[in-house]
Parts: sequence; C-alpha cells; structure tokens
Amino acid sequence: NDQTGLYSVFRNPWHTPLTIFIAVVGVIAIVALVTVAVLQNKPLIPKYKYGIVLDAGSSHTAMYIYEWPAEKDNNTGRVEQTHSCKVKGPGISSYASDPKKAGQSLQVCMKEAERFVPSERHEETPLYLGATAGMRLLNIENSTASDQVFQAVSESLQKSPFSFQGARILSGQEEGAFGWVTVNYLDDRLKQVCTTGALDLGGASTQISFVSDAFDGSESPNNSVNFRLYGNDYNLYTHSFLCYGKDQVLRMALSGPGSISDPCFHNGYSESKNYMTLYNSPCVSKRKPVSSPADFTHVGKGNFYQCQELVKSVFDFTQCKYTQCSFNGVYQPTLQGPFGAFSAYYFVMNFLNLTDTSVPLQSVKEALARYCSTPWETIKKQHPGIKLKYLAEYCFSGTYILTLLTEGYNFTSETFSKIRFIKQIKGSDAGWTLGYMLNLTNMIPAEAPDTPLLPHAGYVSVITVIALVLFLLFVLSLRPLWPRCSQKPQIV
Ligand SMILES: O=P(O)(O)OP(=O)(O)OP(=O)(O)OC[C@H]1O[C@@H](n2cnc3c(O)ncnc32)[C@H](O)[C@@H]1O
Ligand SMILES: [Ca+2]
Repeated sequence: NDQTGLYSVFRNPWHTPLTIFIAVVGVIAIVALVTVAVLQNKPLIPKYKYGIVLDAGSSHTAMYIYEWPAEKDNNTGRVEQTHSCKVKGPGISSYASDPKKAGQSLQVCMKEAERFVPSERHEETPLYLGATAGMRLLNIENSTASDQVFQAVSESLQKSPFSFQGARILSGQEEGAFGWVTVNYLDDRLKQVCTTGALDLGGASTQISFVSDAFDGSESPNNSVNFRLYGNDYNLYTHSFLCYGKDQVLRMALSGPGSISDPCFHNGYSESKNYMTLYNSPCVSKRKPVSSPADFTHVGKGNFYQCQELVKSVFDFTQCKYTQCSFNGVYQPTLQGPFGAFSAYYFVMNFLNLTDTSVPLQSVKEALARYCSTPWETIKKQHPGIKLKYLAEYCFSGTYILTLLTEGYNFTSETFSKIRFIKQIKGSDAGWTLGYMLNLTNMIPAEAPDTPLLPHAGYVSVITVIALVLFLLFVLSLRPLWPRCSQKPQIV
C-alpha cells in the first residue's frame, strides 16, 4: 500500500510532469520526422517506369528499353537501359518499294519488348521511333515513299500495347545534340560544367557535338543548341554531315576516278559490283557518269597512304566563309574537352584493336597501314567468324575514321588522345536514343531538383536516435527517487 516510490509511479506513471512532457515531446518529434521522411522519400517499394525507343538507322533498326524508379523521374542518372533488340534486316529506308515490310520487320523486337516490360506497365510505357540519315536521304529522293514507310511503321507500332508517341525523322542537329545528352547523362556530367563531346558515325551521316568556350553561336546559329539542364546553361556546338556516314563515303570514294583498283581494299580482293546500287543515293547521283557499264569489278590494292588520298578527295577543304571550318565550308570552333566516339567509330576501331588512344596517333596510322597491306586471303583466315561485308571494309573504314578526325575535325596527336571509343556507358548504349527519350519525357529538369536535407537513411537514423534517447529518458523518469533504504521494494 505504499503510496510513494516505484509503486505509486507504476500505478499511475503520468503522475510526474517530467514524464508527461517527455512523452509528448517524443511523440511529436517522432510523428514529425516520420511524416517528413515519408513525404521526402516516397514508398519503400520502388515502382519502375519504362520507355522504349526505336533507332531507325540507315543500315539497321535497333530497339532500346529504358527503366527507372518511378519516384526518381527527375533525379539525374537513374534511367538505365534494361534491354536492346537488333531488328533483323536492313534499315527501314530500304523498304521504299515495299513499305509494309518495314512495319513487319519491327514485330519480333516489339514482341520481345512485351516480355521485358511488365504487362501492368504496358499502356503507360511511351514508345518512340526516330529515323536518321537513311530516311533523310529517302525523303530527299522520294518523299512519297518516305511517307509510305512511316505510315506502315506507325500502323505496325500502334498494334503494340505500349503508348505509341509517333514515328518521325530526327534532324541532324537533334541527332547530334541528343547523342551529347546521352553521353553526359550517363557519365553524370550534367551537374558539372566540364562535359564530354560526342562523336557519332553512322552509315549515312556523322555528327560532332561539344561545348566550346570559344563558341557563342553568333558566327553560325545553325550549329548552336542551347540547353539549361539541372541549373546549368550549355551552349552546344553540333553539326551533322549528311552523306558522311561510312557507307555513303564508300560509295563516293568508289564513284571517284580510277576507283576500280582500290587502295582501300586488300590485295587479292576482287568483287563484281553493280553501278546501279552504287549510284542509287542522293550522295553520289551527281557523280554518276553519263554512260557507265552495268557492272564493274572492284579490285583491292591495299595501300593505306593511297587510300588516305582517295578518302581526302571526298572532303572540300578549300571553301570557308567563317573564322575557321572543319570541312565543306562548315564552321567549327576549336575542339575542347574529352570526347566519346561511338557507333561505327567503336565497331571499326574495336575490331582493328585501335581503341587505346594513349597510343600515339602516328603509331595508330602505322598499325592501320600494316593491316591494309595484309593480303585479303590472310585477312579472311585471321578472322573466320566476321561477316565478309564488314571484314572487307575495315581498312577503308579505319582510314576514313582517321582522316575524318584529323583532316576533317582537326584533331591533333594531342587532342586525339582525349577521345574514348565507347559502345556503352554503365551498361547503356551511347547514342541519341536515351537523350531523345529523356527530353520527350521531361526527365531532365532545367533546374537542379532540391536535394532532401537528409537522405532517407539519414532520417531513419535520426528518428531511431531520438526515439532511443526519449525512451531512455522516459524510463529514467519512471525510476523513483532513491528508495528509502528502509523500504522493502514492493512487488507489483
Ligand atoms: O546513323 P545512320 O547514318 O542512320 O546509320 P546507322 O545508325 O544505321 O549506323 P550504325 O551506327 O548502326 O552503323 C554504322 C555503320 O557501321 C556498320 N556496322 C554496324 N555494326 C557493325 C559491326 O559490328 N562491325 C562493323 N561494322 C558495323 C553498319 O553496317 C554501318 O555501315
Ligand atoms: Ca545511327
């Protein structure tokens, strides 16, 4: 019956004002922190979102599926490529005479996408198709055929369960700019001032994009793209050279004088080819001789230095109405910063084992000269598993790449070492498609998203510490003042 000490407190612990005060403060603090934590860092079980982009290139179409945690729409660097699918057959522009087949060619990859994207996400998943230089050239040659191909492709994609957002031709400027966005997004450079330039080599066009302090866009507004991303302003220089993808340049080189005995192809290489296929492109139709036989035999001579002279003949280095140009009278500011070179830059230099740019440029040229002088029979024996069409062209393609970079873009042995030949960055392919989707889904905010005061873990640990301290204080407040030593403790 002792009304004092532990008994009295246990019987009615709310007796002591200290206890009540601590309990109230504790509850308020925990509720407040948990509320902020939940508001700040949404549900613990992440829901994922998806996006699909089809890259309808001149030589082939590829499908990319991107995935990101739903609540991280605006955070940098959280969108990742989760799957890719190479469409069988040529690029969609090759189906000009049978447009339906362009749509049918996409079906296999679209079925694959249905398996890779969870079905409950299908209808919310945006689906885009962007076409590049192959369709630009078809549009120049025969805009009706181009429209029919897009019609067939759109009908095919509308049948998919995804949210089809349209099929269109990208401008060269978009292709260059979005390639730059992709490289810098994946490399996490969009929160920094120093960015990476982007070099993209396709079959029908090639792009160069980079930020240059010396470039404010005034001298050549068409080459200027302004971005405000994560609170940073970027004034990007970009140019797309139509007809300077490696397939079209090969046609231009072959259509030149005396191209039949070709220094860009290995000794012993001999293939009969058809002038019709060679000249059926707006890039070479002007070079078509008035009367030419239907077929010709393409014979290899295997000489890198002569090949370099032949490749240089497709560039015009004379005309430039600006303070400085790359080639064909196109303005280009002084090169600046590191560069990522992808697509065919990578396919070719990787095959030739020349992706290590710490090797002096002169040594790269000498290695390529040795490769080009290797007889065709030896080359075939050394690379039994490589597609003959690709294998025959690596000497030409490697020579074109070195000539384009050094003579065209004015890379020196010093700036050449700042190029990285890349296929992917952190598991996502380098190319325009990711940048294109990020832009269309507004996932790159102009302003930096406000970062939470504390990361999620920070909140949890703060709550835990406060809760522990308060609990300790609470327990301590329950302990009676020292019991009178005469008292026997009451068993309650
Ligand atoms: O950008 P556009 O000009 O539209 O062309 P594309 O998008 O189709 O161009 P790609 O980068 O896909 O390929 C460019 C070139 O590289 C060739 N290519 C693709 N894969 C290759 C590989 O693994 N090895 C060698 N060459 C390859 C392809 O045939 C083209 O000639
Ligand atoms: Ca391309």
